[in-house]
Amino acid sequence: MNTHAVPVEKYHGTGNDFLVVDAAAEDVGDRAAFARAHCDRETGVDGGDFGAALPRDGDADRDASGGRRGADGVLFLSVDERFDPTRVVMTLVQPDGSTATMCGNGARVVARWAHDRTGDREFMIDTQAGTRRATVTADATAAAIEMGVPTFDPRRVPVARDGALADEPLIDEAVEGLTVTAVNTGVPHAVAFVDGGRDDPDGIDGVDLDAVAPPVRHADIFPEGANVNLAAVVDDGAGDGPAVLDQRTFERGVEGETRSCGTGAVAVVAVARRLGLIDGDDAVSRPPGGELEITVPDSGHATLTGPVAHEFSGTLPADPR
Ligand SMILES: N[C@H](CCC[C@H](N)C(=O)O)C(=O)O
Repeated sequence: MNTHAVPVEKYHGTGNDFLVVDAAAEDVGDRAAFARAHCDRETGVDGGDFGAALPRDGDADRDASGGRRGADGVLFLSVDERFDPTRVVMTLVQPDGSTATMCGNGARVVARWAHDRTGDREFMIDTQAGTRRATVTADATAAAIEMGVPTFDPRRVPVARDGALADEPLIDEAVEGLTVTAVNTGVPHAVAFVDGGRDDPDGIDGVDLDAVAPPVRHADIFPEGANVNLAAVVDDGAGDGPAVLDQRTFERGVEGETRSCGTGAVAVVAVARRLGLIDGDDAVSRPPGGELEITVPDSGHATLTGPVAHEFSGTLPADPR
């Protein structure tokens, strides 16, 4: 049995929280088992064990400031400073043991982790969805990442349907009780717009996401599954300033709602643009864990910008059994 202790760092981006392991220095063996055990929200890693200042119940910023037991995934990272900009190879193993091809908030955390090690502020991050450029602000409290070009191409989301519809994107159609649009922003997303933002009791927070999302997440039309987003237009961006959208995401791999999802934020804005619900390339998305700035231009790659924070450093057993 592998009993050695693995150094870990915990970070979060708008409440989407990750353990980080230096994969060049550490071999945890069974990555899926490591992620399943330490990410568990009831029995997983507790920052209090490592002296982290945990927010108390009732703190206004409890969710945004992290401090929860467990995590939304483990980032296994290898940094290579021989390249300019410095390269980081990123693999995200999720709480169910699966590997995600891309993660927007995770990639922002990667940039901050690599900055904390190297002092650099610009990186190339190798993900399974492609290589993405990332930057960290001078005070290191925020990070931005290129997110590739969102695609509605049914073969690339992927969306599976037969005959005449096989080449048609899935736009604003009923799937298992929600009206969704399917887009890939590094991973597959289904986006459903609802009336009323977070300040409306009958709006987005009035929906039982844990009940309505799983049938869509597992629908046959999504052969690889999908992350399921609810969104509400709070400001359509027609006046001064960017559009503002409230967002909630049920994530594949977490199999539950997260405090924030970066690929989901880009998906929400890409779909809002496609459906003509907002004006302009720039938008602000407001998941429960904070605020993200998103750009989805008519052509070229999207960008995602927002806060990142370090929670604690510790060690965890490589083999949690
Ligand atoms: N939270 C991540 C998304 C992880 C994607 C994953 N849940 C999947 O598609 O399996 C983000 O910020 O983009």
